[in-house]
Amino acid sequence: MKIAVPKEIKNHEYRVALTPTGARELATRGHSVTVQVGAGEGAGFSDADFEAAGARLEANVDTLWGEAELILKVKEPQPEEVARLNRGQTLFTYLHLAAEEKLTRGLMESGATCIAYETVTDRQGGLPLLAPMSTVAGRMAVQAGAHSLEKAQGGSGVLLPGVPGVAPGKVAVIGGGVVGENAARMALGLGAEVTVLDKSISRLEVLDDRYQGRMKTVFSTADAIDEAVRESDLIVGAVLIPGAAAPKLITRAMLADMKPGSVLVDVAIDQGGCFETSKPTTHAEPTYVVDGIVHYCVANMPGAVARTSTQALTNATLPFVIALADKGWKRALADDSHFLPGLNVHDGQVTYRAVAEAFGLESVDPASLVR
Ligand SMILES: NC(=O)C1=CN([C@@H]2O[C@H](COP(=O)(O)OP(=O)(O)OC[C@H]3O[C@@H](n4cnc5c(N)ncnc54)[C@H](O)[C@@H]3O)[C@@H](O)[C@H]2O)C=CC1
Ligand SMILES: CC(=O)C(=O)O
Ligand SMILES: [Mg+2]
Repeated sequence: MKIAVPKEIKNHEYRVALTPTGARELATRGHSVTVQVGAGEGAGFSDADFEAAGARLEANVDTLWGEAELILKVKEPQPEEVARLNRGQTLFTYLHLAAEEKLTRGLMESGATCIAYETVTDRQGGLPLLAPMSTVAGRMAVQAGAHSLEKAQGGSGVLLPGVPGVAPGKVAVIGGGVVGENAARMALGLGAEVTVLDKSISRLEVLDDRYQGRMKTVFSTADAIDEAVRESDLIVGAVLIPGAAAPKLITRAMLADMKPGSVLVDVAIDQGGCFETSKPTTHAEPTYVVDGIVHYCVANMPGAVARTSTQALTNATLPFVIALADKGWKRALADDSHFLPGLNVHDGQVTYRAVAEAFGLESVDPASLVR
């Protein structure tokens, strides 16, 4: 199969969808891998590394996209990339469509087959292609939050670990999944006082057992969120309802109950965000202040640590990429009931129910397309 790996064009996105190691695995199976010149640079992979792995380099973006049967990306296609997509091509990348109606309609119009990393599932009920980036983003959330608490960023001037004689800061993490656990773990490591809220008791049990009471676990209710809002120096938003827009758990009115200069880090921003006042920001300008509360809402956090993230992403996606390349999208999805929910859009139709519901569109059962 003809596989193309474009250079990412989102603001400060330095990841690339495939490492040279991944390119070699595909090339040795007889696939043609074409990588855009310079695509790996931001992640520390040179053009020569890709060539040595058996990939071909292409400088012309029109040629790269035009000749591809399978396009591998990291971030959701930007408008100029949507315009390049055509019927008969398969796109495999993060899509986060429930937060992006224009993108959804653009992909429908392209006629292409669009498979999202973030809705592929596994036998344990997890999201194996979201998890590696959630691990990165969760770990970064506390770094970003601690920095945002500094006065120069508009923060309250609280040092999360405290110092001898001064109490540590309080961190609340809403959603105790992959992002949430990793954020909580980093906050614990810094010496902060940590509370995790989740709606899933079994998830809270896992955290309670794993951290032996070193973080508080609280069932997520409106009362519990009110308390977190009043008490916390830093709140990390880490909820997910797979494929759907994130629920708004903290309203603008609630900001008045927060301590001035406290920080909201909304990691769930790629699904629309879980705070009413969240709007996507970029690494170039990651924060803004609303009613005295600092907001950090970067939708591609792992892009900033592209070396680590690119390797972790390829490790997770490679088996699925190999299946797509070896079998074509239809048989690859038909053969794997956990890969099938990755299909979000095909030939003008939305095939993921939560995305269709978000925009009042009809959804088509993906199983009916691969029989
Ligand atoms: N901004 C960025 O750069 C990145 C963002 N993300 C996003 O972070 C979000 C979280 O991802 P994961 O941790 O992998 O998901 P996950 O599925 O592992 O965890 C989500 C957790 O939220 C909980 N939850 C759902 N509704 C809740 C509520 N009302 N209150 C409390 N908890 C609730 C679920 O029970 C689950 O434990 C997703 O939107 C994901 O796309 C992930 C990676 C990078
Ligand atoms: C998951 C996601 O949106 C990211 O890694 O950028
Ligand atoms: Mg996005």
